[in-house]
Amino acid sequence: MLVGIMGGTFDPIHTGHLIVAERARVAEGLDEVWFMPTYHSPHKPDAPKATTLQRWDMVNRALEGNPHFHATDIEIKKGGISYSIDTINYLCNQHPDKEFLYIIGGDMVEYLPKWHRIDEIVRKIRFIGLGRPGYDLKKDTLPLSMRNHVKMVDMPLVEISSSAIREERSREGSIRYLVPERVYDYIEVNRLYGP
Ligand SMILES: Nc1ncnc2c1ncn2[C@@H]1O[C@H](COP(=O)(O)OP(=O)(O)OP(=O)(O)O)[C@@H](O)[C@H]1O
Ligand SMILES: O=C(O)c1ccc[n+]([C@@H]2O[C@H](COP(=O)([O-])O)[C@@H](O)[C@H]2O)c1
Repeated sequence: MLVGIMGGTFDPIHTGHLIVAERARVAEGLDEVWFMPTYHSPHKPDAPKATTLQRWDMVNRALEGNPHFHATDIEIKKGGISYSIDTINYLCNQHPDKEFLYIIGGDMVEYLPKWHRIDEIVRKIRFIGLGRPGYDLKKDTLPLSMRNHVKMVDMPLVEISSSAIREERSREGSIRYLVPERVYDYIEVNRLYGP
């Protein structure tokens, strides 16, 4: 069984995450995609704005009704800094019957050489990369050390980010349709990311 891992801070999860995961699923014939919120992402100095439980709730709401998409709380339960090498070791040990592919956007493809113990990671897992505005990486523009480890999937770029959503909310702008309807309602009811 082929499983895509869509790791992220998801503060909040947005439509861009879902489009990227769906494109990767179809392009690589993945049986499932597991959305995995970090507890604390290694490269982000600040803690997320929403609580861990709120990010987890929003992810579950966003995935409702899609039989291919699932949420996993591995990194949330572990706590601390969510180094991917620890998670990948755990996943491979727990599920020897499955092959995992890590789905990442262009910003993370560019940052990949800096991941903790990346040499070890690329011996264990392959990556699926998707372009992102500002980071539309083609095979020959990938960091040299990563070229054989990242399969780039072509798709129209999606101009949505969690930080832009948080900023829009802080200006009392509308984020409707940038996040799934159920996530939008959750953000409204819980007054997240407000001024
Ligand atoms: N619009 C997008 N296009 C392609 N990849 C994306 C997009 N948005 C997020 N990703 C990817 O999804 C994963 C999780 O991203 P994350 O949860 O940090 O969201 P983000 O929008 O990048 O957040 P922030 O703006 O706060 O940095 C990363 O691999 C990131 O590259
Ligand atoms: O392990 C690392 O060093 C590492 C560094 C940066 C990002 N990651 C992972 O990449 C995924 C996307 O990260 P982020 O910060 O964009 O949400 C998430 O699963 C992180 O744990 C992992």
